[in-house]
Amino acid sequence: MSSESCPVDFGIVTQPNDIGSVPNLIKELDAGLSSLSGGGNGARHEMLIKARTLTQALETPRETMIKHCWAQTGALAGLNFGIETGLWKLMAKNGDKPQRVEDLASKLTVDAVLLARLMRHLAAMGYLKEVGVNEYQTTNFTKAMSFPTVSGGYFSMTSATGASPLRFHEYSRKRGFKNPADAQDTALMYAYGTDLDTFSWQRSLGYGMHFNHHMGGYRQGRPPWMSADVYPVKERLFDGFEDSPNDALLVDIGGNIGHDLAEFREHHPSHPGRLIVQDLPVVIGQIKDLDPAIQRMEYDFHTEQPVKGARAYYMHSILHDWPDEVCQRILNRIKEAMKAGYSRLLINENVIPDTGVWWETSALDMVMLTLFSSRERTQSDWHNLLEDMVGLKIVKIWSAGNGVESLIEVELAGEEGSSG
Ligand SMILES: C[S@@+](CC[C@H](N)C(=O)[O-])C[C@H]1O[C@@H](n2cnc3c(N)ncnc32)[C@H](O)[C@@H]1O
Repeated sequence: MSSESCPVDFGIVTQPNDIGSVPNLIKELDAGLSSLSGGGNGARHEMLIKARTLTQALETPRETMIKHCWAQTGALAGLNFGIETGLWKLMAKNGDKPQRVEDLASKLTVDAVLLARLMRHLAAMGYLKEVGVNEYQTTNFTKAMSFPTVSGGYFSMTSATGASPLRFHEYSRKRGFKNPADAQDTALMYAYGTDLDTFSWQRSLGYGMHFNHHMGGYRQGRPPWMSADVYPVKERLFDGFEDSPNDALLVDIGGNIGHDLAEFREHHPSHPGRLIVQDLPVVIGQIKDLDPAIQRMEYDFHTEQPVKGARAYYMHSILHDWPDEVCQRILNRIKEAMKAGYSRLLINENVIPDTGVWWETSALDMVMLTLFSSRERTQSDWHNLLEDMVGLKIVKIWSAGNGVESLIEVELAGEEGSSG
């Protein structure tokens, strides 16, 4: 490229991004060490961001580019191969001792040359420890890959849908670089030449169950909304609960294989009323180990809600999958079933802050953008959708901290009822 067409000196490509900031960052990391033991996730996250800034300061633009274009995709090939062949389970079972590629390959009946190449790159990327020639030890990360709740996202999200973000620029160019909002015309549909939505597409490739596991796994270790320091469940749901023939306490709409209600029962084992998980028949049919006290119900949320007058209807990561017009239709079905002055709607979703968004939240917004033509919403987006478009009322947004889904408590508006 000629110097006229490029506004900066090419020399920056091979120089560290910000070498001058390195000494201070190291000092700050050192000073932060003392807060790590008692500071919880907040202190650890601060350290993580500083460590990332340090890595970026030391890295040259050329190295960052190679990392994105070669290294990370190559690591995904190796990680997926390990899931497919059972490598991570086998290594976890073998324990912390050094493990020879040849022995692993023979146990898994895979080509040892192939396995050696993949493991060598994973070690070069820090996911395995190299302890000798073709000999490796696991890390906590690769051990964790033996759990389906950790590995499930690799096939269902990355393999099944990865072309959507990677070809988003083409899709967007062909649509005039406008913010997409049509659930029938997504970047996933463009990238794969399909008219299936994301969930149907994942299932068509055989990754439906992997996605269910991913849904159960991604939230692990984050404060759930039903814990006392986020939402006062007793005061807001149990007090005033009406024992009636239809004594539904909580209806989880699009509740997948029931993990949220199972977690609710763990937190509140002596709750009153029924817990009901609703999802499409194909997903309800995949439920295996759910507490029998949780009722399973096949239901399409575009149709009339069969459970009327429940104490609470609940949706977790549902509305972010859909553009406003589709959400409006889903919400209207719930509104029709709510009992004035009694029923609440609880929406467990991100509320994007004006500044300082946590990277996991903006990452999920990219998933919504490139797989669904939908989005994570800001506070004003939520007011617009729930109040202006559907005529409900937001009672309160209960925050679980930056980067974690909030609980948006909603009731019927105005004269239709106030469930205070
Ligand atoms: C992003 S997942 C969220 C699952 C669950 N609420 C959670 O947070 O783990 C979206 C869920 O919506 C379900 N879903 C999609 N379309 C649906 C429909 N028309 N009726 C009911 N559920 C649907 C999917 O099967 C999937 O389980």
